Amino acid sequence: MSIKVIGANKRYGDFAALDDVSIDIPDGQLTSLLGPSGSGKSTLLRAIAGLDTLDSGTVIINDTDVSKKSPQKRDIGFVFQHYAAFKHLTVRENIAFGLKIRKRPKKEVDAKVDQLLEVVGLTVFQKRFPAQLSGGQRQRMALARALAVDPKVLLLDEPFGALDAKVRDDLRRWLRRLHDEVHVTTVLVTHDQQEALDVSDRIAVLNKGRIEQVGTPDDLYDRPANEFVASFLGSTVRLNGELVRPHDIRIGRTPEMASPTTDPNLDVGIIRATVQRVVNLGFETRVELVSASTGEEFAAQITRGDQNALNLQPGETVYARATKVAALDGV
Ligand SMILES: Nc1ncnc2c1ncn2[C@@H]1O[C@H](COP(=O)(O)OP(=O)(O)OP(=O)(O)O)[C@@H](O)[C@H]1O
Repeated sequence: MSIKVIGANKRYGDFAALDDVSIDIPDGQLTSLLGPSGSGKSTLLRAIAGLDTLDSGTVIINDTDVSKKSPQKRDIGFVFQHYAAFKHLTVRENIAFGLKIRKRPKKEVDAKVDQLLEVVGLTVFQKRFPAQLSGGQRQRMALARALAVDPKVLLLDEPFGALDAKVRDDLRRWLRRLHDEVHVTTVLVTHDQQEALDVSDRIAVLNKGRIEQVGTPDDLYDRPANEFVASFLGSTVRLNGELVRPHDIRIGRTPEMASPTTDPNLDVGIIRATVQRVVNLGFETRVELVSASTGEEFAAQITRGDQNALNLQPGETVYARATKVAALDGV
């Protein structure tokens, strides 16, 4: 089911949490709302859910104007960062809850819950109580419970936000696989660009209550509409005034080594620089540099293999050149 938000405004006093936001969320896709803290992501999600009322604007789910409908009438599943499970009910009973209050026949409930336990990988834990689960397992239970009533759309507000990095990583891959199986239109709020790039079909980048750009992860990363999007979707540095990603900087001991195969249209030029620091990041190495002519500091990211070959040391003079500029549409 598609979701359409048209001209959404929400103010808290003088502050515009949503400033004339319009967005189309296509059927069956996983769309992320990505932005820094306070950019309005949760406000937009809660407006879609009907948990907050808008000052003005329209929310359409599956061609029906739901702006005046209560959350219960919008056919949505919602999962928050801190999921409030029923402590006295088992995992199985928690997942079955929505179906039971809808008075579905026992046979149907059992079959559906069995299927969902399987999908979220909690079959062996079905008799446990929420307190006996890990944080990641609890969030998977929350997703199963939200999915049990066959919602038209699934709204997720930082569902993995409270978990540690490794578990988050596993769960977002799991969410992507789940989405590929279930295909329910999903909107995920996150402030983590890696998470958004990893799981989304489309990403909407929010900033100060406005949408900066909507597109596929590749669109946003390779063709950011402006500097905010470029910087939010990955680190960028300024090189002779151009916005460049650190791994798009080539370093050599001579000017020729720094620029054998660059785009002739690229006007960033070769920069003579001094190595300040070399930091091993695992697969990659960050080389912190300072431009000899302008004194500007910038960092380049090269592979470990390149560093092994170059063996750059602090204090050395090198030459750097951007192989690609973080191109900005319409700039
Ligand atoms: N009930 C409220 N009263 C006053 N201000 C509010 C209220 N709810 C939200 N805001 C403000 O609206 C802005 C947007 O909040 P929102 O929760 O949508 O941001 P967010 O992008 O989801 O941020 P975060 O990632 O920190 O949750 C924030 O500056 C917040 O302080």
